[in-house]
Amino acid sequence: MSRRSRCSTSGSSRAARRRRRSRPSGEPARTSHVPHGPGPADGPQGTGRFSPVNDPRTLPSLLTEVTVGRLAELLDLELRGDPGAVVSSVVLDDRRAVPGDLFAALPGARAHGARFAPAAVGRGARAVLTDATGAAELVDAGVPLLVAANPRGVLGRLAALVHDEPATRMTTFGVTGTNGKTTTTFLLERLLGELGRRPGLVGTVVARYAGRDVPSRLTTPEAPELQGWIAAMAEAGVDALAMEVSSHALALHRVDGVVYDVVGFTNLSQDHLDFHGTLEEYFDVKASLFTPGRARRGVVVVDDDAGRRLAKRSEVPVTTVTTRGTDADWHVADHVAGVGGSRFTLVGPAGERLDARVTMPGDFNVANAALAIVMVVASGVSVTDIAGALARDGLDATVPGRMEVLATAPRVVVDFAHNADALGLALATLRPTTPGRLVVVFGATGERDTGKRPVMGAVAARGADIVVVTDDDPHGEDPAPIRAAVLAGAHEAVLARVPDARPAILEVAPRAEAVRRAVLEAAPEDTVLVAGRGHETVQDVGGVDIALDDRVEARAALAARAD
Ligand SMILES: CC(=O)N[C@H]1[C@@H](OP(=O)(O)OP(=O)(O)OC[C@H]2O[C@@H](n3ccc(=O)[nH]c3=O)[C@H](O)[C@@H]2O)O[C@H](CO)[C@@H](O)[C@@H]1O[C@H](C)C(=O)N[C@@H](C)C(=O)N[C@H](CCC(=O)O)C(=O)O
Ligand SMILES: Nc1ncnc2c1ncn2[C@@H]1O[C@H](COP(=O)(O)OP(=O)(O)OP(=O)(O)O)[C@@H](O)[C@H]1O
Repeated sequence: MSRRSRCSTSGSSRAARRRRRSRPSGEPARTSHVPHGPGPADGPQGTGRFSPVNDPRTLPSLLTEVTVGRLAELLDLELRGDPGAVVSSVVLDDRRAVPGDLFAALPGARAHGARFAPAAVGRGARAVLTDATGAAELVDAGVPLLVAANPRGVLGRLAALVHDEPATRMTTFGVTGTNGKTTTTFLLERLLGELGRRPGLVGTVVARYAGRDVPSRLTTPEAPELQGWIAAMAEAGVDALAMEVSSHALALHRVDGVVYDVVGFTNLSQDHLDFHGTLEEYFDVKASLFTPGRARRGVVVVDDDAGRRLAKRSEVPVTTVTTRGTDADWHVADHVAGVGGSRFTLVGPAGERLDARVTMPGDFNVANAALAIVMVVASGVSVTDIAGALARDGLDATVPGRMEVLATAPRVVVDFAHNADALGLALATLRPTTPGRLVVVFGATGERDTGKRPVMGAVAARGADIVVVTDDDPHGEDPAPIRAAVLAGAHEAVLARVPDARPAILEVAPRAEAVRRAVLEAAPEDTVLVAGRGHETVQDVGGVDIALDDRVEARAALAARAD
């Protein structure tokens, strides 16, 4: 069956337009079609765990094929072997390889992927992309080799070519920043849906489109998985993609195969310095999204210094937004905050006024909502249409584990704040509506940015009445020293404060016990904020996945209170 006959709107002018856009000059040659494709390699690429929902073979066939000779020509790669070998999908992990794949054997932090190439070939991979080191190991691989000095650097473009550049068939929105990416993409998805578009979503919590909903492993998937998702979305008629673009993704070339129609920036604060080294390098990586190779235009929240700097240095046209004052193209006016969210008016450069309501509490969610709205404006949708969508509750979205209120007396809130900035803002949001004590339960992640641990402790001590320090994902680290670093920051902050404003600081582990005690011991007028893990359902302790969902633990404790 041909690609044409499988298009949902086969024969329509819209489908024809999509096909035309998807075939730029220099596109890969197609040969005959077979009913195989990666589908979105959704789920845990790299873990080897399959289930009916994430096995690529259960998802729509993508029906694209290309010869390795054509890929070598388009990407200027050295080819060793038969140029006529045909591939129809790309895979990074041998355990997920299926017949027709091109296996990308990348040098990694822990291993060289070439080690796994024979297994991938055994599973049906028809070609391998690798570097010179990998090629030296794979002289007898039995399949053609595409050799690049930096195979990761060509993987995004290669995966896009294999899938027929699916991102060109929809309007693409990419959101970056330290905090607020997930929330902003959920709001974009909601608003686009209300505008009559068929949106797809890719991010930390979930990848979903057209009724499919698959939990994510990474914020931004690796390029083969991402392109598989986008191709499956295009096939299903998705016409607008809202996705998160992490700094890891930019540094590791995961999104190289996409030029976004509109990119958005939320904010920047300390996180991921284990990977980026310094805040400046972290900023530089985020800023690289605002260049012509990656985006056509940008929208930047200029509430923080990083946003103001980015707006100046962006290499693509930028629209600015602020929730603080009026010094931006769009600003937030008449902001009224309540327990159930906020109402506000967005005022545009020509005096346009958009009345909006966001149901998630917190001033930061007004910033996220404003960013989402202006990104849609920047994509070319008329202000009148957006006003209509907003009037129909266009931003009535909830995000799992983001300021999720589980109970009201005591109020128990689960939030994903896992860096100092987000933790401070979450506490500040809850304080004015807490008649009793504000209790926070949180920890810091192992094997990640160690510098943020004492800072998080200090922020908690300044913002809460009771600080319960526990574990997050220790990964391979001993959790006790992680807690000690957080506690040290908390105690240091207390020492710097007036004595009568001293919070109680406790250390409770494991995490389930910390959540249980905090909820059981809270008075009805107290608020318990369980921060850091949001929607997550497994905790990585020494490489072992332990079932742990803050919402489940908190609900169990609430039920125990009721008994
Ligand atoms: C730091 C980082 O991002 N590392 C990524 C990197 O891993 P690596 O270099 O260590 O790979 P490796 O384990 O040495 O393996 C080398 C190669 O062999 C392959 N392999 C490996 C084992 C095997 O059995 N078979 C096999 O084929 C691997 O797929 C890989 O291509 O390449 C792997 C795939 O090639 C990624 O899965 C991996 O992401 C890991 C899982 C990760 O946790 N990344 C996090 C930090 C991340 O990307 N986070 C961001 C930001 C989130 C946020 O903002 O909070 C995100 O976008 O999610
Ligand atoms: N605009 C914002 N500014 C500051 N903090 C925010 C903002 N939006 C959300 N937060 C806080 O950050 C937490 C994470 O929000 P969200 O998941 O939307 O961000 P993210 O950028 O996707 O995070 P991650 O990259 O870790 O997945 C929320 O639970 C909330 O506490």
